[in-house]
Amino acid sequence: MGSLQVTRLLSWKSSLNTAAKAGTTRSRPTTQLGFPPLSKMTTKNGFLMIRRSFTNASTGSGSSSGGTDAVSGNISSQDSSSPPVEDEKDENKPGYLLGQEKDGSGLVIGFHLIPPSGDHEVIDSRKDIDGYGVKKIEDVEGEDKAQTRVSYNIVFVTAEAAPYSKTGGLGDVCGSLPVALAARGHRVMVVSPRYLNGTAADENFTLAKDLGCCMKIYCFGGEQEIAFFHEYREGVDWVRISVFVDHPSYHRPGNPYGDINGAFGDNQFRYTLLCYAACEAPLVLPLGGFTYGEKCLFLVNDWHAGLVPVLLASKYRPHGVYKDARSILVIHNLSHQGVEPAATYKNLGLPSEWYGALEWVFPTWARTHALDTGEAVNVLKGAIVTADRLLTGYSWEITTVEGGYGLHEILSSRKSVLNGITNGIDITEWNPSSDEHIASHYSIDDLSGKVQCKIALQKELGLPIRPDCPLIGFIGRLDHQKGIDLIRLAAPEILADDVQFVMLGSGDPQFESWMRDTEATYKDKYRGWVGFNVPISHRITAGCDILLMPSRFEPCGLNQLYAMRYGTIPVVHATGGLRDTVENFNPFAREGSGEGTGWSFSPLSEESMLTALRFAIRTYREHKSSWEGLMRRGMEKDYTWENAAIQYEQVFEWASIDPPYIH
Ligand SMILES: Nc1ncnc2c1ncn2[C@@H]1O[C@H](COP(=O)(O)OP(=O)(O)O[C@H]2O[C@H](CO)[C@@H](O)[C@H](O)[C@H]2O)[C@@H](O)[C@H]1O
Repeated sequence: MGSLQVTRLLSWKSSLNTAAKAGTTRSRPTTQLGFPPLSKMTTKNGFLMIRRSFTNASTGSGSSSGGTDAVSGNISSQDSSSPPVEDEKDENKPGYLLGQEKDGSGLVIGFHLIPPSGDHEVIDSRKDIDGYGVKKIEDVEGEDKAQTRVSYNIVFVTAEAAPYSKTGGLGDVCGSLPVALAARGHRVMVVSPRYLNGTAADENFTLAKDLGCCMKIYCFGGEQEIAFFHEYREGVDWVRISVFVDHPSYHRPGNPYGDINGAFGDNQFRYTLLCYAACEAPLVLPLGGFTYGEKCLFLVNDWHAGLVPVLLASKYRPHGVYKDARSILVIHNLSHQGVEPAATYKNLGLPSEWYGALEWVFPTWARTHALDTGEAVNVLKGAIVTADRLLTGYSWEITTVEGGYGLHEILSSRKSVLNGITNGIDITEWNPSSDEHIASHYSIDDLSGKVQCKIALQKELGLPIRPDCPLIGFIGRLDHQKGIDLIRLAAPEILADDVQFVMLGSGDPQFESWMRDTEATYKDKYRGWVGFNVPISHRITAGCDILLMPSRFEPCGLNQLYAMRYGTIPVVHATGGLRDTVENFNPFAREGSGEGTGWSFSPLSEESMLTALRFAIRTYREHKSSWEGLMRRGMEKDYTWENAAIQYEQVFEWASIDPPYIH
C-alpha cells in the first residue's frame, strides 16, 4: 500500500502544505509525504504549467520534517524548495497539467488546472483569488450588481455521511450540506470512516478507490496504520470528495457505533484515528491533483470529530502548521460527548499539558461509589473549548441547564462564537412527486396520491385499510432524547381513540420490546417496526396524516421538515428547532398570516401532548379544508440546503476574520 495507484493524483510538498515562508523554520508532525516528484514544467499564459507523471512512491526518498511524533507515514516527502525533477521513466504517462502562482509568503494564489474529464477547458482561478488564499465567486443571485463571495477549502469530519453511512440526522446533514456547499463553489472534502459490516451496505463504498496512501498514527500505545480511499461524484474533481479512512476497527458487524451488544468499547480509539487522519488529509492527499493545504476550514461534527480542534491547537499550531486554518464544531447531539475514564487521556497522543482541555469531573451525585473521584476526559468538551467557532441547530437551548447536558456553562462562556442554523433537507431525495420509495406520487397541485400512499402503507403493515382513519406516525432513534418514554406512557390513551399508529425506530432495547408488545396488544391499530429502514421511513412520512415528535430536545430536527414537505402534519414538543420550524395552527388567523403548519405543545407532559394530538385528530376529522390548508402551507415551506449553506458561509466568514484559538 505504499504507492500511489490512482494516476490522476498529484502532489508535491508545496507551499500549500508546508507554507515554507522565507526565513521561517517550521516543523510539523512527522507526516512523511509519499508523492513522487514533478516531472515536467512548461509555461503557458504566464503560468507555471506542470506536467505530472507517477512513480511508485516506495521509490521516493523520504525524510521526516521533525516536530512532534503524532503521525508518520511510510511514504516519502519532497522538499518544496527543490526544483521539480523530471521523471524520465514515466514521462509519457497521462497526468495533469497544473500551474500554480505563489505570493511572497509562498502561498498559492492562483492555478491552472485542466480537468481530467477530457474536456480541455482551462480553469484560471488567479484573477478570482483573494487575500485569504481562497477563490472568489461572482454571485449575481437576484442582485443588480454582482457580489463577490469567497470560496473556502472545507473539510468535513464526521462519523456518518449518507448515503455511505447513516444512523440519523448527522448522516443526512453530512451527506447533503457538503454537496450544497460544493454547488456554491467551495472545495469540499468529507472525511469519514470506511465502515464495512458484511452487509449489502458495504456496496456503498465500492466506488471509493484506494489512494495507496498509508499512514502510521501513534496513539493508544502503538502504531496504527490507516489507509485512505476516495470517491468524487458528479464529475467535478475538486469538490464533493469523500475521503474514507480505513482501518480494521471499522470493519465489523453492526452500525457505526455498536452492535446488538451495545456500543463498541473502543469507540474512543476508532474516532481518535478518524481525527488524526482528518488532520493529515488536507496536507497529504493530492485530491484532483493538489492538496487542500493548510488554509482550510474544518467542520467537525459531534464528539466523534471533536479531537480535531484539540489536535490543531495542541499539536499543529505550536509548530506553525494550520495557523490559518479554522475549526468549526457543529453540534448535532449534545447528549453524546465521548466521555471515558481520565486514565485514557494518555492514549490520545496529546501533550500532557493539554489535559485541562478535556478534563471533566462528574458532579458528586453522578459518581458510582465512594472512591469514585468523577474524573474523566470529555472529547466534546475539549472541542467546545478549542474550536474557533461553534454551530448548532438551535443555539440558545444548549446554553441552558436543561438543554446543555452539563456543558451549558462552557457553552455559555463561548456564546460570542456560538450560532444556530436550521438544517436544510435534501429535496431531491425527499420529494413526494418523485420519491422512488412511495406507492403514489403527489404534489401541492395534486394531493390525490397521498391517500394512495396511506392505503399502501396500511396494506404493507397489515393494518385495516381505512383511508379515513387518522394515521399517526413516529420515526426516530428510540432514545430518551426523542421522548419515547412519553409515547409509551400515553400510548393506551392514544390508542383508545379510533386511530392507527405506526412507529419506526431502533435503539434502546426496552423500547424495542415495548413496541413489539404493543403491536401484539393492539393488532388492529398499532405497528412497531423495529430497525433502521430508509424506504419504510419514506413510506411512513408519505402515508401518515400526523407525525408525532415529542423530543426532549431537538437542535434542529429533520423529520418534521420531511413531514411538512409530504403534507403530513407535525405535532411536536415546542423545543429547539421544532419550535422554530413548526408554527402552531390557529383556526382564527386571517388567511395568509399565522395560520400555522402543525401543533407545537409545551410543557413536555403526557397531558399537553395528548391535548395537541386530540386537536390535530379533530381537525383532521371535522375540518377538512383547514386540514388541507395545513398540508399546503407545510408543503410550501422552503428548507433547501441552499438556504442553510448561505448561512454557513456567513459563519465561515466570521471564522476567518477572528484569530484562531491559541492556548
Ligand atoms: N429507524 C429508522 N429508519 C430509517 N430512518 C431513520 C430511523 N430513525 C431515524 N431515521 C432517520 O434519521 C434522521 C433523523 O434525523 P433527526 O434530525 O430527526 O434526528 P437525530 O437526533 O438523529 O439528529 C441530530 O442531528 C440532526 C442534524 O443536525 C438534528 O436535526 C437533530 O435535531 C439532532 O438530534 C431522519 O432522516 C430520519 O428519517
